[in-house]
Amino acid sequence: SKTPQIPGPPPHPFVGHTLQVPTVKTWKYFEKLYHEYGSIVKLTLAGDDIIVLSDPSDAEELLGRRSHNYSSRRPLVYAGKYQSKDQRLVLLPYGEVLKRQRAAFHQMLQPRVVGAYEDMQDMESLRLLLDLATTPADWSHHCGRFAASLVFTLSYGQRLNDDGKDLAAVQGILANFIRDTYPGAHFVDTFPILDRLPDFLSPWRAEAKRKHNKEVELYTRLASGVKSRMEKDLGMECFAARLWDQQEKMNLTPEELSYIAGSAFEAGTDTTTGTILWFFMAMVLYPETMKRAQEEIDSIFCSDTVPEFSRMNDLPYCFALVKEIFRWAPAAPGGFPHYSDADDEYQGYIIPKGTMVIPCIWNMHHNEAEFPNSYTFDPERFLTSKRRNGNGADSLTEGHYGFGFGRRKCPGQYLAAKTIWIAVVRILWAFNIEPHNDSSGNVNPENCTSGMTSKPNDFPVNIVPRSAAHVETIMLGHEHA
Ligand code: HEM
Repeated sequence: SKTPQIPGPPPHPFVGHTLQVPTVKTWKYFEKLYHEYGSIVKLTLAGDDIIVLSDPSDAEELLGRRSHNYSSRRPLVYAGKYQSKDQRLVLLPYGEVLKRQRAAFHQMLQPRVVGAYEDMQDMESLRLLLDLATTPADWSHHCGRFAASLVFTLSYGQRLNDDGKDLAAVQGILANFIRDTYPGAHFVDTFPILDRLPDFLSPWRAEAKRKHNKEVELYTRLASGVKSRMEKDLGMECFAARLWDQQEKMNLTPEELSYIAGSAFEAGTDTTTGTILWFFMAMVLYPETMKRAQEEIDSIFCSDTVPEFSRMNDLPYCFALVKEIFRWAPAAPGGFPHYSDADDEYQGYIIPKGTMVIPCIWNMHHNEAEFPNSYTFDPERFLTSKRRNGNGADSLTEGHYGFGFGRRKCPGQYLAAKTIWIAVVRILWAFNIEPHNDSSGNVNPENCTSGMTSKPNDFPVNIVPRSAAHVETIMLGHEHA
């Protein structure tokens, strides 16, 4: 009998779905497909077979239980082979190098050790409060700086310089990287055979290598800086320091080591920033929710005590609110594509080797059966016993799918969840986030950037201190930090 075909829109005979799939906000197109064709949909895009999964149980089966086969990434000639010299974790195919790098990440970022970063989170979030109190109009810049500085400190054990040079340099790399990995960004990734052409016919190759050299220069400078500081400060604690300690055991070249530390920065900055910006939008749109969270915070912390991690479990509504941010506005809504290494069969469908499998987080978070009124921001949904998933910091990452699946699941998830928690609770403790006269048209979840990650486009808000006493506590806290 004939093998059933995976449902999907009819392809064009020559170009498949290439012309149908929008390159902006692709997740909204996936949402349409989900309603039309169901939770497993197939597309052919620029020669690639793509399967979009919208039901978490399919993603858990394929990317989780069958992770030995679905943990690779589609090879990218430009961004993978030349720009990253196959050393960049996010793009690595499944294999020894990936396992080594994931192990390094795991050592640094597993739940048992993320407690060690609470001091950094404490200090950086205080600085965020100070910045918001001092120049509230620049709020989105402050949120970006907070996220960047935190991951930077984690990686290199020192805060970002105030001159903004390192920040600008890494943000430049990040912007390139996001552009260069986007499907269709480089012709050679649609037609890898072009890689056989000699250099004089392939100016893109020299360009990618130039980018690589620039990245290596920055990342090795930062990582070597840590090495020299370690000689003076034996107890120095940061990602790069741990990697230097383990360099021989883990068999890492200095260049690879530098890339690993750099990867944390690349993967952690934009996603964390986006999540915080979405939080601001949610607060403007749902003032009642904000008030309820503030009442809860006020019942534990008065104006002279800055909220602390130690009381996380005493703030169940805030806990649910953080989970709801991850659900309502996932920072990577389209989901990161995984890639299969062998032919497989699932529910009677053939999934050939070399298929891109995309867990569409957006669709999973808008499944009305699991999340009724899914477009409404409502922390209440995480307060029912079924969805609560415990209340330790690690369970902030449960009950939603914002951190991906299987062996490629976000290794920074525990750190990220605590970062968002402390930022959210402290901001709500100190400020009211109110609509701005000019903001009405802009405060709309549809008004966002598009790419692997998504953030709201800039919109004005009023950030108003809740009392002079709160501001004084922030100032005092900052002086002592
Ligand atoms: C709110 C913040 C964050 C969100 C929403 C987020 C989400 C994600 C998602 C959806 C993936 C793809 C998972 C998959 O392929 O199935 C991912 C991968 C990754 N994340 Fe995060 N992330 C966040 C913060 C961080 C932080 C702070 C770090 C590091 C300190 C980090 C490091 C990484 C790395 C290295 C990968 C690639 C893993 C791999 O390819 O094996 N992330 N993240």
